[in-house]
Amino acid sequence: AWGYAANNGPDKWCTDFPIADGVRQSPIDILPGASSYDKALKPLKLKYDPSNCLEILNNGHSFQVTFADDTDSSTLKEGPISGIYRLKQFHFHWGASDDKGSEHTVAGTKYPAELHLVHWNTKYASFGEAASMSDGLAVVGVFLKIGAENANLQKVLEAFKVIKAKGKQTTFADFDPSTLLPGCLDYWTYDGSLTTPPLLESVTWIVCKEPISVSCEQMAKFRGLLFSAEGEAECCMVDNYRPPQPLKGRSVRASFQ
Ligand SMILES: NS(=O)(=O)c1ccc(B(O)O)cc1
Ligand SMILES: [Zn+2]
Repeated sequence: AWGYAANNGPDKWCTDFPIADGVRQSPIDILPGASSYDKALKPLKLKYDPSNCLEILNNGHSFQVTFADDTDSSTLKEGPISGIYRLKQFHFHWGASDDKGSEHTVAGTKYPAELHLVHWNTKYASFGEAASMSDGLAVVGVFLKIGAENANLQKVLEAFKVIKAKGKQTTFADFDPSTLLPGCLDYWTYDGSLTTPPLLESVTWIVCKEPISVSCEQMAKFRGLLFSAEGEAECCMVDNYRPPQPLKGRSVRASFQ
């Protein structure tokens, strides 16, 4: 199965998922100087209901907080998208050290981690159906940079002790993901893909310019999670990021000047 090790990592994914070499793959290196300001881009309209929060799980390649998506109570609207997209889950990618970990990079700069808030277009019947459509998904990416402890991450970090190993999950209630958004919601946007297999080219990427903070002690807790299941040789969950992919002629738009 795919992973992030030398034998099953990003350079090997094309064997089982040939779209890995496709025309709209993610992540990318964002070049602010080459992105074009588009005054038609609207501010992001994010509305999340903490009561939709269901559980937190270690799926063996990240940890993820999943949401009830049977109503329009946690949604993304406006921004670069049309219609209503429902929040399905959020998760992170991070490095073994503070000098790497994000998937998107900004003029070559890597951040220690990146948050992804995954939404699906309600013009389709489900996440699964939407994930196969070119306008099916919208993922909001937020960079994490080393600084002050982020109190809004504490509840997530506290759950790590019960989801340390692959396959572990636990109930997780009343969490408001908007507490993880930066104050300024300026963003870059481009047409891309899932950054892990199946690498489907169905994502409108919305990458926030402003990072949120995370302390180095908090990053150490991310790195205490395991790729491995209970009873297997322990393998720290680190460097679960795909490197930037070729732009292949795509343009990146900015919502700000
Ligand atoms: N890393 S990502 O946000 O592009 C992403 C989101 C969802 C899935 B998935 O549901 O398989 C895979 C990757
Ligand atoms: Zn992701």
